[in-house]
Amino acid sequence: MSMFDTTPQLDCAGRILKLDRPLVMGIVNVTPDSFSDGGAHDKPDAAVAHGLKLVAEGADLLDVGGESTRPGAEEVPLEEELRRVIAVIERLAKETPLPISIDTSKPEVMRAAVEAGAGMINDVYAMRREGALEAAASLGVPVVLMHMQGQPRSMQAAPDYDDVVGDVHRFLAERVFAAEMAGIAKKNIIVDPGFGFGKNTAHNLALLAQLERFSELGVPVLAGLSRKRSIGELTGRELPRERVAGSVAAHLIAAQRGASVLRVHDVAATVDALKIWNAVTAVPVPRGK
Ligand SMILES: Nc1nc2ncc(COP(=O)(O)OP(=O)(O)O)nc2c(=O)[nH]1
Repeated sequence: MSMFDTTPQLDCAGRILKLDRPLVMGIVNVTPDSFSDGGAHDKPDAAVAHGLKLVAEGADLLDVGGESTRPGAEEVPLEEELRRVIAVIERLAKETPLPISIDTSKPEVMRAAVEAGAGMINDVYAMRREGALEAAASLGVPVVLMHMQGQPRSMQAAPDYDDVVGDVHRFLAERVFAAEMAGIAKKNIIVDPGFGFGKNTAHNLALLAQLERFSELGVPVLAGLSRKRSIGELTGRELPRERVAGSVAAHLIAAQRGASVLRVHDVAATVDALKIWNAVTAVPVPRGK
């Protein structure tokens, strides 16, 4: 980064992410039961191969997870989660220069993953588990703080808000404050409204429509709508793998409304869509036109 380059960036354990355009986070679920690709890459060789495929498709970073957080999911025991993800992170960290995020809420997994080569922590519980804030602060890597109402097991039973955007905004503001008080630098914090985590389609649409509100928190925003149930409801696509076009559309809207990171299964399609978006946004438009 030159002396005068003021572009914000994330230092992911030495692997730098420049926030000069929306970034594509490729999902590597090392799980037997993820909602859209469970079992497809749950063995280390398959997970590493999938991660490298997403790199080849143009991902800016990878998100490796060993515990499904789909509606109804049960918690995965610590030892099992470690068994699933650590070897995959070790191998991916050696085979790609891209930053690798660990999608976990357990502090022990955070520590082991960063030790193994991860350079970002993505926590769907926004560091609310015992020891998570302390672990993240000591590891010194960027963290994603995501909103969830309830627990994966029951969060979709009857999600309810007085004002979903205001409620999520307040929660994330509180978690950013808690993270800073724990010693996590604000430049290392990313927030995420948590599409589908205790939200119905109306809630998700309100959050997407007002996504710019979350940029008021002064940190990058991550959006993860990929192949989710709301995309299926709005498009009539029953099968998650058939929700690519809807997911790409939703993520383009998220980018348009300030998202800095898009968490996606379908990297190639998203990268292509963003190439169009980047090309158009680079065209100078005369003022007042
Ligand atoms: N920050 C963030 N992390 C997330 N992790 C998992 C999922 C769920 O999607 P997926 O990983 O595909 O499914 P599963 O949890 O079943 O593995 N969504 C998000 C999200 O929206 N934001």
